[in-house]
Amino acid sequence: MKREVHVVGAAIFKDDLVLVALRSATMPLPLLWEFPGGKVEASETPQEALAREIFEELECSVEVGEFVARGEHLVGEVKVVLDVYGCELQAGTPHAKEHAEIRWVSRSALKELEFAPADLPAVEKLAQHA
Ligand SMILES: Nc1nc2c([nH]c(=O)n2[C@H]2C[C@H](O)[C@@H](COP(=O)(O)OP(=O)(O)OP(=O)(O)O)O2)c(=O)[nH]1
Repeated sequence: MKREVHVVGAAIFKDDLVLVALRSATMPLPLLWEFPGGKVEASETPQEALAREIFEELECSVEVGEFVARGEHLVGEVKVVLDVYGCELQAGTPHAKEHAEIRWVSRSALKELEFAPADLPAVEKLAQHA
């Protein structure tokens, strides 16, 4: 059976903008845009994992809010199941520690970026409310 990993991503909102991140050239799925986040560890809720990953990757704190959408994609032999949640910044300013770039974009501009395939349901959902 294929291995499955549960990944969480953050759509961080500021006014009418959403924060998106470009995966670096050395990460799997290089140079594709994504919602920053990472894998849920066995002892964590999705919300705990997301707050931890955002602190590790962007050096800021977020409050995790509503579920946005689920997307799935096979990355090599691993099935990635990605759940995206809306988030609000609580403290600090996001800085790209691991990503090639981070960018605040309007919801309507999301579709102009090339996202990782598992992110597309969340992109569609967010763009509908542009
Ligand atoms: N974080 C994140 N990962 C995504 C997204 N879309 C997508 O297909 N992925 C894939 C890429 C990876 O195969 C997997 C999670 O990767 P990751 O490298 O961000 O997770 P992590 O920080 O927990 O990884 P690790 O360094 O502990 O191995 O999910 C997304 O929007 N955000």
